[in-house]
Amino acid sequence: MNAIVQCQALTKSYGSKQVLKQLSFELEKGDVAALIGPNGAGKTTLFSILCGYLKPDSGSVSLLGHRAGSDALFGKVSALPQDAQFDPAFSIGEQLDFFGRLQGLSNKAARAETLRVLALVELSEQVQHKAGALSHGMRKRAAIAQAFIGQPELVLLDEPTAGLDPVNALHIRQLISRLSGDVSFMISSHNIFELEQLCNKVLYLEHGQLQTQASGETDSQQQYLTLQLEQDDAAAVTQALSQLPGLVSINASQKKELVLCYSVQQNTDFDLAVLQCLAANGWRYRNLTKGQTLEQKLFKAV
Ligand SMILES: Nc1ncnc2c1ncn2[C@@H]1O[C@H](COP(=O)(O)OP(=O)(O)OP(=O)(O)O)[C@@H](O)[C@H]1O
Repeated sequence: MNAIVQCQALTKSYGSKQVLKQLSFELEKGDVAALIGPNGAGKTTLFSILCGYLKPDSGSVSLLGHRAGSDALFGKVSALPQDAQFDPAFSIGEQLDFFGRLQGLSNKAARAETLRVLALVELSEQVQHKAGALSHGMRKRAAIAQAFIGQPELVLLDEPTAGLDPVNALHIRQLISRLSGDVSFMISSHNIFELEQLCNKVLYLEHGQLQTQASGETDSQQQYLTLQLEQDDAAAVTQALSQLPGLVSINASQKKELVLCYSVQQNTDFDLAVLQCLAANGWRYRNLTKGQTLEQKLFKAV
């Protein structure tokens, strides 16, 4: 086991309000983990604890084998806070140089590092610009660049693409995906589509508790099919498909969409049997795909 983050029975309250309740989870080296949950669920609080900005009331948290906030993590763990800001008085380049020097780099090495990370987020030409001269999206990308200074082993990104247009959001996703072999990530976002594409692990936080720790891996004996129907005949289709050998469960995830779970052991040709059943009854379908979406996993309880 190569744990990069270990949280054990973490609790945190603000006054009488308990925000994190006995949170336990682990992330392994190479994980790209999604932290997801409704507004006020406690995501930023958890990020702040992992970064060492806040102390938990009880429980333990270790990153790369060290206590959160410990000096040993300096340069190894970096974070993009939700409300990252730049000083309007200095250029982006000067501020990134400063972060490089804080990590012990010489002036020259810090400048080289600034240019490297700005190139990663396609902001090389803005090195001399002050924050006020950058668009919101550019400022966000510059803040993401800051999180990549040095050689962090774990990067915590709170809402990395919030406020970015689709093209810039795509660039950031591609960047994370490109770096994810060497760097582990924990990403908080409300964009489920984005997380589904990027992440191999999901931490779903609700009312300060971890509801599920879903991962890309599923029970290898059980598979999912998502069936989108042409017409609203889900009730009749459900009844007919319920008779198929190997079916474990069938749920309507939307009006014309069914998610079927089946046992591969019991019926290796289950998808074929579904198609035959639809054809025999004259039911038309728009799409039949293997697997289920993250949204279905988290919110439709199939
Ligand atoms: N400094 C604070 N003092 C008092 N209460 C706080 C403080 N920070 C956060 N809270 C409360 O703790 C709860 C969790 O807040 P947190 O910001 O961690 O949630 P979140 O999941 O990040 O929300 P969002 O998705 O809206 O960013 C909320 O009810 C919030 O009002």
